[in-house]
Amino acid sequence: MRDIWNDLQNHHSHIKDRPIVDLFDVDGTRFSHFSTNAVDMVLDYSKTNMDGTARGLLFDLMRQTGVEAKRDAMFAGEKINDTEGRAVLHTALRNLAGVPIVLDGADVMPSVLQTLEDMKLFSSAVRDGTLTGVAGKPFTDVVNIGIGGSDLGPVMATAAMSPYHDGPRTHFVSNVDGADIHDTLKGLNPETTLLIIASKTFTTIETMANAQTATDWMKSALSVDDISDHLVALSTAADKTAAFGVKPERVFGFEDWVGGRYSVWGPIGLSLMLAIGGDDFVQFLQGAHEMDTHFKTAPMEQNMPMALAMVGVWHSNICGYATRAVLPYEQRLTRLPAYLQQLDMESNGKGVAMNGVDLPRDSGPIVWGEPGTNGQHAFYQLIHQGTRVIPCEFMVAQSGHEPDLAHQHELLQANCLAQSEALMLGRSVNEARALMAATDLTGDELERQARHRVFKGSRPSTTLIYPKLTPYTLGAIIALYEHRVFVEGVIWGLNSFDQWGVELGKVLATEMQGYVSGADAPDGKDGSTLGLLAALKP
Ligand SMILES: O=P(O)(O)OC[C@H]1O[C@H](O)[C@H](O)[C@@H](O)[C@@H]1O
Repeated sequence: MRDIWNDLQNHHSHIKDRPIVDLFDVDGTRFSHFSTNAVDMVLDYSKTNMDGTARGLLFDLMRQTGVEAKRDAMFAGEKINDTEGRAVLHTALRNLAGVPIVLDGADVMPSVLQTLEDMKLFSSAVRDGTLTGVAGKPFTDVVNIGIGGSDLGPVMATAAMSPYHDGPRTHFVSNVDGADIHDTLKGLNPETTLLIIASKTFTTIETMANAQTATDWMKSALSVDDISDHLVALSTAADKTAAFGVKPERVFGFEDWVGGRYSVWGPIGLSLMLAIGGDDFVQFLQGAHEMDTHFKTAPMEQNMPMALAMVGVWHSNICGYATRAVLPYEQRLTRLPAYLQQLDMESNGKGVAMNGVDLPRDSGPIVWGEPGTNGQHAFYQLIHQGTRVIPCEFMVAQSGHEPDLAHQHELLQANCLAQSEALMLGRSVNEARALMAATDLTGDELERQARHRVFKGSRPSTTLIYPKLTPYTLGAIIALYEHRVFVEGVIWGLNSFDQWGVELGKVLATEMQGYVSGADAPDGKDGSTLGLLAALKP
């Protein structure tokens, strides 16, 4: 079989020293060739050193690794998560037209759409005050208790959608650190608080501990034993939710073919729906569905998730950049980097191929970031002048939600574009010398000072421009990243849909709890852990 990886490396060795900006001289229409449109958005990847040959090889790589066939298998409900024997059908949750998706001989869509209707009815009744707590008062506050995929999706999306909030206030508790639940409940009135226990498995220790604390608080504050009017569960485990005291009609279920980090589109998104209402939530699903349709039907050359994946693989494996920064110029996307960390790093942070053999090359990169412009005043120094190259993924809206502050939105946009331009252009030593020449400095001191003001440039970035951060656009952005992660996983030949790497720590934590509580650790425990156990004793 042709070794396309090798071809890519060879090609890269020839072009790696060519400044990115020179590519625009060679091809005056580079922007139109190295950008793509989908769902009213534009993704520009012309500010990378990928050229036509590199991209052609990356297309070949996607063909050779079967990206399109795998994509079709995912949408069709094949059990592509083969270490857990599961289908991967989060896309069914936004298949609003109900086009049948058959899994094990049955169409999954009727139950998906019924659950969506149940969620809408329930959230309307909470929002309009028809449903009340034990004291007969409407709910003013909702606390979502969950962690990982049962927290990050709703917390990210709820923050992103604040202009659309017209329901109860939403709060999120995730950390097992008692400070989290304590500080959240402290300001709440139990009579008007709804507790949502969000856990796919309903066994996650953090969530169960926080749920117990919250229900104890409510029972004691309301002086009742039955607080089921204040409880909702979002889970695949109906037996466990019943044992916890949640009424069956207050359980919004989903199936094991929705991975935790892909679950915001279904019941796990209930807190978002309570905040913004059923119609806006449906818009969120609709935007994602449009991106699904684009991903399924657009040719490779115009396919936005595939373009983003190609850039990712090029930077990670061929250029050797170990991390990528996600930099939304949108304050309301403040939790997007954390959300993408789980989506990307839990999906593609794997070392073994589907067939159980060690991967021959690096897989998922380290993902991190922070909204602009805040990051500019913190870590951009390293991105501009540090010794490591960090590909940046900028994003910014055409317009904001505050028409009277349009001038600030323009400042935001200007900063976003200025950063990617500065990263690409840099500042040469001659330009730096010219800057210094305008001061009183001369000779060696001028030279020394000039050196500190040099930007090597040719630092790569992509920029995503979207119309406005509406529910529809947010859905499209998240689906774009989901599919990007999927394509990269296929190229690397790994299973993006399991997460065995989180298990060992969980097992050891259960055992460690006994030692922290005072039981003697067995002989043979490592010296560091023994030392730390001793140090924990006040
Ligand atoms: O929803 P839950 O079953 O409580 O799981 C919550 C989270 O914990 C697990 O450890 C996984 O790493 C995540 O993928 C998951 O989203």
